[in-house]
Amino acid sequence: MNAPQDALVRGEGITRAFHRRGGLFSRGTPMLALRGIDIAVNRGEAVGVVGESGCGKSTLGRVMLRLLPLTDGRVLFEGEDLATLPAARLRALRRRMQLVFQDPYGSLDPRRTVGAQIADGMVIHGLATGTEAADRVAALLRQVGLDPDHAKRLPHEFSGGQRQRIAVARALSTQPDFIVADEPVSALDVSIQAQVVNLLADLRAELGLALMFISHDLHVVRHLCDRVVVMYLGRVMEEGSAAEIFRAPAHPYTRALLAATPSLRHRGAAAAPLAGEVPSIARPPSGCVFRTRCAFAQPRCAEAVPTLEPLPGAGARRIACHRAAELP
Ligand SMILES: Nc1ncnc2c1ncn2[C@@H]1O[C@H](COP(=O)(O)OP(=O)(O)OP(=O)(O)O)[C@@H](O)[C@H]1O
Repeated sequence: MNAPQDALVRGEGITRAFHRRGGLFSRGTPMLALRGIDIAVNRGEAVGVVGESGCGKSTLGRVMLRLLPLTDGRVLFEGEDLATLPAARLRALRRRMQLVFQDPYGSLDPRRTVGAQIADGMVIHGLATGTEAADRVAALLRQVGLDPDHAKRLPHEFSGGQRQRIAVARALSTQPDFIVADEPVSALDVSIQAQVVNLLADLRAELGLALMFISHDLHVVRHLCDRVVVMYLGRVMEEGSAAEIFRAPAHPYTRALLAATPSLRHRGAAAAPLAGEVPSIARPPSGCVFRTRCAFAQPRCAEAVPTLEPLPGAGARRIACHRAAELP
């Protein structure tokens, strides 16, 4: 991992609680969707965040953009703590970080032209108005592979893949350095997914964007990302370069995730496919949260939470497993 000062965005000890509904006078029981996550995204780097549904990927993405406040920990953008910044400074940084959602139709206003919506960010951040904004909208549409004349159309006049391109153009309109893409292709037809993934890959290379790419799809993550963070029940289980993780997954959970994808099944590492349900995030197992589904669990795994430590002899790889040094 790069030195701390190199990270464009860094999360330290990120913890986020949600309160399940209680009675009239009670806030309910807090449920920790994220528990002490450390994560860094370097300039121009694509970091894939993977894990089963409900492990906290979307919450992490929103927290990194300060669209959701933290319960504990901090998020630094170029070293500045987003929680303690004066409002004007936070507004200035907002321009530099954007979110692309899973469902572009839900995030676009059906009654306004796509051109007007792409121009919104430029106007809000004082980057361009009038004809200058219109020219820039046309350039952005071209950049995402759409006809610039289509700026006058409404969202429903486009296909799902085109709408996601519009959402990408809108995200790019403020010239961000950091984009969180939350399952950006999972709502699209399989035949269209690759086109949008390739567009993101091209734009990232062209613009030097840092990308946090949240996805269930390990193939896409392998194709697009430099580094991978594997999450389970609000914690990071493994982190390392995409090439290394897909070549030799280390954590039993990562092995099981890859084993569940036939074309990524790794013959070298022992892996048992994932059995049973993910435990409730409101009542996670003691010690290692993965132990109840882990083929390598021992009684001591119930006792203490394993910390994310460098994997001996594996460069920048880190895993959170009491048995890291003795796994087959
Ligand atoms: N606004 C909220 N209020 C209460 N609980 C929430 C809220 N948002 C998320 N959660 C809970 O936090 C946990 C993590 O959710 P999150 O959406 O971050 O997971 P995810 O890994 O992105 O899942 P998916 O892949 O299904 O989108 C889940 O148990 C979810 O129910």
